[in-house]
Amino acid sequence: MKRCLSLLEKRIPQGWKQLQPSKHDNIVVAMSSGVDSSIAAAIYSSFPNVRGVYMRNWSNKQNDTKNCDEKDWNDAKKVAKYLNIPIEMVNFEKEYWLDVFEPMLNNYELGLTPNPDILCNRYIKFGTLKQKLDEMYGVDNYWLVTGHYSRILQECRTGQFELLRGIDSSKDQSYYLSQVKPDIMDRTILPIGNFYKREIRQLAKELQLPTADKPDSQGICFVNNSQRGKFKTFLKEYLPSKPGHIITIDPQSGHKKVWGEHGGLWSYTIGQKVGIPMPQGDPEYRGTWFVSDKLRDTNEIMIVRGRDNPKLFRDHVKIIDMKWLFPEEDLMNIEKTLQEGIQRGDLFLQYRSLQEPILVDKYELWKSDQATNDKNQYINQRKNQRKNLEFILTLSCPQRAMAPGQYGCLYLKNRVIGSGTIIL
Ligand SMILES: Nc1ncnc2c1ncn2[C@@H]1O[C@H](COP(=O)(O)OP(=O)(O)OP(=O)(O)O)[C@@H](O)[C@H]1O
Repeated sequence: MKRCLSLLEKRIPQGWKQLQPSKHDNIVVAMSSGVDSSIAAAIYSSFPNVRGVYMRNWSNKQNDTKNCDEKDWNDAKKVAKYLNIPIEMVNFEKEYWLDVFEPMLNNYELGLTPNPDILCNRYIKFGTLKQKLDEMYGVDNYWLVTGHYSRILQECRTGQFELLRGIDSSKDQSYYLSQVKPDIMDRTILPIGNFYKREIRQLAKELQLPTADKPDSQGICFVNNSQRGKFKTFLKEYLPSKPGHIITIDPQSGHKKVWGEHGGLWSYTIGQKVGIPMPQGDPEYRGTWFVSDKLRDTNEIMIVRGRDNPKLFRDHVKIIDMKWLFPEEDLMNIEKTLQEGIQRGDLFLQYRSLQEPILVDKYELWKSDQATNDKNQYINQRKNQRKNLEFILTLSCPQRAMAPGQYGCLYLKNRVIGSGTIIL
């Protein structure tokens, strides 16, 4: 694995540094049993004070005597044994339920589109786990290593740690990490972001790791493989049915027409094709219909005709509750960073993982919660505040089916600067 470390070293771009542990440092590898975190563990397995940690975030014993993650835990133990490193399980089911699962359910109920993977990284992997490790080893007395396809590197010029995309753009997970707290950055190592997935698979085969051929897990970590593609059925077990109307509103007359029923605002996603019969003989209604809006006040879902209906597209987006990956900075500095990014043409937005980044043309502070219309006065009010900055971004290209509740993540080129919640 020395080969891996030296290859990693060669791939660090000029002007950047990847800090590495000294020989006797404490190193904790978050091992999910997947091939990526197995290789991350293999890379550091020759260090004397390395150990694996497996998080049990979810169990499902209702119909079964075994936990649904039993196989993953056994695989993680097999890999640790093979690499000759200790491993332990930590149980974060309660924390996961409270910080990730319940907020997700609440948001779905409100008709929003939440992202539990982002919450899991913020509150569990780099929240509860970090707290536990702080208690075990002492703050800053250990390195946390994960198998994410992303990089945390130190910029030589500024000495700051930055979250960067992984080099394999088809696997990049930086979007999912965009809400982690900046204080994790200087002690976290993401070695896998310096490799391509095919290289990781190849390495796992060469090393004959027990999980070399294990298929990649996808998406939400608590929905197990047998439930993939049936997420709505899964949600139904936890969310009350709240039937409402599926409607059209005539843009000219404003006349509302009811076409069917939905089981709750959460049961459809913005942009999704609706499976209700529309009168195909009538030229006004012939064709395929898609969800364009969820009306929370009236519990109605609005539909429009055609996948490319202009009502499904937006060239601007409103973002609130930004979490920045900047060190302590005030609004002026944030504004300066955004402005310079726009001038250079390298400020991008993503509202989904693995999406083609969208060039941002313009930003505007959104002055919803203060009396003044004077921008300078507003800036003075907000000076030294980093929280709750709200703004509207104008995008270079209209986007289809952006949905409230999604996270909007801002990048300067390939560096994450923060993310917030889209409210449209
Ligand atoms: N249950 C878990 N226990 C410990 N670490 C985990 C767990 N789930 C995820 N992680 C850590 O977070 C990283 C990214 O999570 P993700 O869900 O993408 O991983 P995965 O696809 O399950 O497995 P892998 O990335 O190891 O192939 C993992 O590489 C691992 O370091």
